[in-house]
Amino acid sequence: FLLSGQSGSGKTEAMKQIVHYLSSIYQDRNDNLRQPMEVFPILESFGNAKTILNNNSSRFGKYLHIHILHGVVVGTSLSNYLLEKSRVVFQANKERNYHVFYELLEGMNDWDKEKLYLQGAETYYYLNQGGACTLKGKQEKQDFQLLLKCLETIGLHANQISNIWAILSSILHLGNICFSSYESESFEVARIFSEAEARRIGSLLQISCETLQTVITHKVTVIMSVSVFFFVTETYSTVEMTVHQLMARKMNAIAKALYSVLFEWLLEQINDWLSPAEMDSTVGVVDIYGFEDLEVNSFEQLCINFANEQLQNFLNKTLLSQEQEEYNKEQIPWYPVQLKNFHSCLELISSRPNGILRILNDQTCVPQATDHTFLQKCHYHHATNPFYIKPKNPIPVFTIHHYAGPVTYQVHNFLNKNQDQFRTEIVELFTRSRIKVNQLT
Ligand SMILES: Nc1ncnc2c1ncn2[C@@H]1O[C@H](COP(=O)(O)OP(=O)(O)OP(=O)(O)O)[C@@H](O)[C@H]1O
Repeated sequence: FLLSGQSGSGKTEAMKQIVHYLSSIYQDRNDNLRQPMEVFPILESFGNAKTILNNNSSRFGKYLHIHILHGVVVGTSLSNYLLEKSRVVFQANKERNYHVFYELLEGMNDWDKEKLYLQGAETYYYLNQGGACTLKGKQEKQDFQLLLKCLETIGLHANQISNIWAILSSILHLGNICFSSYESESFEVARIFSEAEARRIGSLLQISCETLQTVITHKVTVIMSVSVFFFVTETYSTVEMTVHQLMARKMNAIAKALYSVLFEWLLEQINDWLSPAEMDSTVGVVDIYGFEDLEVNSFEQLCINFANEQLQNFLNKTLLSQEQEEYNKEQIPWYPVQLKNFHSCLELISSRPNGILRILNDQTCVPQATDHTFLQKCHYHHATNPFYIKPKNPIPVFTIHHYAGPVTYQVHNFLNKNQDQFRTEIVELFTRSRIKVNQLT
């Protein structure tokens, strides 16, 4: 099954119905069948968020495998694609971060919250950028209790669950770290202003607070196999970046990496619990986040719409082109359906060497490149492409004619979002943590 459609059109709800139907008709024959419905609340808490188009929008792609043995459903497993990591650190107006943060803050008792140094959602930069901390009709407390129950159902121990909350809490504290700067040898040098936050993160993640501060405020260069720490100064910044912006970028990179590693780990636990030992065939259900055309479209929307374009192309090929070929071969009377050439739009976005995403990757590696130079290159290579529109005025946007209609993308922050850098010194810092983020033991 391939579920396709605009964001909010009902794909995830349809997927649940398909899974519910297939699992329930075999329930009588297999008492031990572990139901995927029991893990959906975990996926929704950690992978769904309020967007402009949908209060419960999936921000990752799911490929659910329903496994069958001798004609009977014996279990399921999940593959995950494209978690929208940027949402952990940035939300557009009227949008929210992942549900789990708000559920945790509303649902956890005061005593446990105090141990995690937690306060109300409005106090966290990573939660209130969209100005929509409360979501009408959402029962955060009940949803938190349900989430807890589901985490226990898949076999997580109390200390593993506590570590999950510690990681989520440390992400929130990371977003609230403030910086100051001072001048040293005519360079502007960064320093962490809110040391209390850094100490809390150190204690929650069981890492040294001093090392954390050094890693954030320094750049490491390896010289003759030795790591040398330099202060982050403006000389290291790419064009248009201040020391403060560079610091924020480092914090964001850590927060995004922590969340995505946690998400991957949770999926592994879910799969360990759901997957059967034996199977002979599989039914696949693909549910990715739907096509988006928002007031402001950015890098995330380009990735989402590209994925949808690929799926639509696959659908057209298998459902229409191949069927038509077969009808022709068998000489069955048939009124040919004219298909739009989706392939050219895909080429515009991803072909080598000058597809838009290829240009973006190249530019991301060039130290002096900016969003502006990226846009100029796109205009240069594609201005005459019928699927691409260069704006008449010199504004930082380009438009793509997708299968579902034209979408205009603002290039602000494209390079930054694409970079998603995770430096080795940060990896090393977390390998020294007593909480193994990828094992949560
Ligand atoms: N069959 C249905 N019955 C009742 N409500 C539905 C049904 N399908 C969709 N809805 C309503 O529409 C909302 C959006 O549906 P859903 O989350 O499935 O959309 P989606 O296509 O998966 O969106 P996205 O691409 O943003 O993840 C649901 O939260 C629900 O309120």
